Amino acid sequence: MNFYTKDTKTALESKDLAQWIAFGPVVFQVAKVLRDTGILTAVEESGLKGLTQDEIVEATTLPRYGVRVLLESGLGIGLVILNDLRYTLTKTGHFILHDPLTKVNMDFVQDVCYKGLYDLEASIRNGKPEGLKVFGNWPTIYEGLSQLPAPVQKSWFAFDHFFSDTAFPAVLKTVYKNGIRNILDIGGNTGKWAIASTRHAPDVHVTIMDLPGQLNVAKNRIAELGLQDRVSFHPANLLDETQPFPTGFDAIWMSQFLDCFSEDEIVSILKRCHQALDDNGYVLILEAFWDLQRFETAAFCLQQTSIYFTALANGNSQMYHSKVFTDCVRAAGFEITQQTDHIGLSHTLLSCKKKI
Ligand SMILES: C[S@@+](CC[C@H](N)C(=O)[O-])C[C@H]1O[C@@H](n2cnc3c(N)ncnc32)[C@H](O)[C@@H]1O
Repeated sequence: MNFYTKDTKTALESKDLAQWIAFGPVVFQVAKVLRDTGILTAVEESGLKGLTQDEIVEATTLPRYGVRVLLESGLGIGLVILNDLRYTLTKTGHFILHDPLTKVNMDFVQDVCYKGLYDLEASIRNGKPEGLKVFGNWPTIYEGLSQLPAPVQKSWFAFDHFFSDTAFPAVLKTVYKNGIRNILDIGGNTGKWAIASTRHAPDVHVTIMDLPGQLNVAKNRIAELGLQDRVSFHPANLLDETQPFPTGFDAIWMSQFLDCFSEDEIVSILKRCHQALDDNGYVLILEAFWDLQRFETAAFCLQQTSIYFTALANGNSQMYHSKVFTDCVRAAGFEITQQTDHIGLSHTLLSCKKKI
């Protein structure tokens, strides 16, 4: 990756970008309202013929003033174009409407992050997720995850699952090829990895370790699917070093989990994994690292996601640079025996064994 070594923009382009940043929240809200009020859909459905402003007012039953300011803003943003007084949709408008990545990112930023981001500077100064108070008084968002308002939860899970859903099928074979049958899934969330694992091989047993509130969600899902014999549960707060760590596993699996912690916390969790495993045990880590992306836009998405961790999630974690992260893995007494990049949309699989 060599995205960030040169300032390639002209002065004019740079000043242009500076205005996009200055009006960033306005651009975001307009695009979202154009999407959610059906204006973009109405324009899209008119095809190449396009719609006049009056026809859009009629199609959406929105006030004329509102439609006018949104459309004029949408012209500047590049979501629509105007010819002979008729609006048609641009390619960017199409992606705002239909691109699944754009949709999960936009909904996550609006529903989970938007209000709390106002407290970003305080979060940075205090090392605490000061924006989280818009939802409740938990030390981290994870304690409150199962109590968040339904639309917020929906966008949070859609965002989380979007990335792991594309990665899980790609790694199942690799994970279970070395005779791993009894696996501990730390941060197992709604049980998606456990369910995929039981479907992958009939003799795999998964124990999900997560916060008690989150485990209840997973338990219900596993019961609905009749998988109680294949999946066990171990409630624990991994931030509490005194809570007992279960033992007897062939491997410990952590997907999109360690990014929820600071470097010191990652080392502490991995040291406890080290103690819990015997010498042949594996630690398997699925993470997205911003420096290992093929596309600059993917790196951009991960870098901006870090700010959710700062202002909303816990105030001290992020989507890591791979060097920072792998230093933590080594500091905990592991060596990385295999690293596979470009899994699914953005992930890397690290296979780790105890350093002898
Ligand atoms: C981003 S989700 C990862 C979900 C899943 N592994 C995946 O790949 O989609 C992080 C998970 O870690 C759990 N978690 C966060 N902090 C925790 C803690 N202190 N102790 C135990 N689990 C925690 C959350 O409840 C959540 O289920």
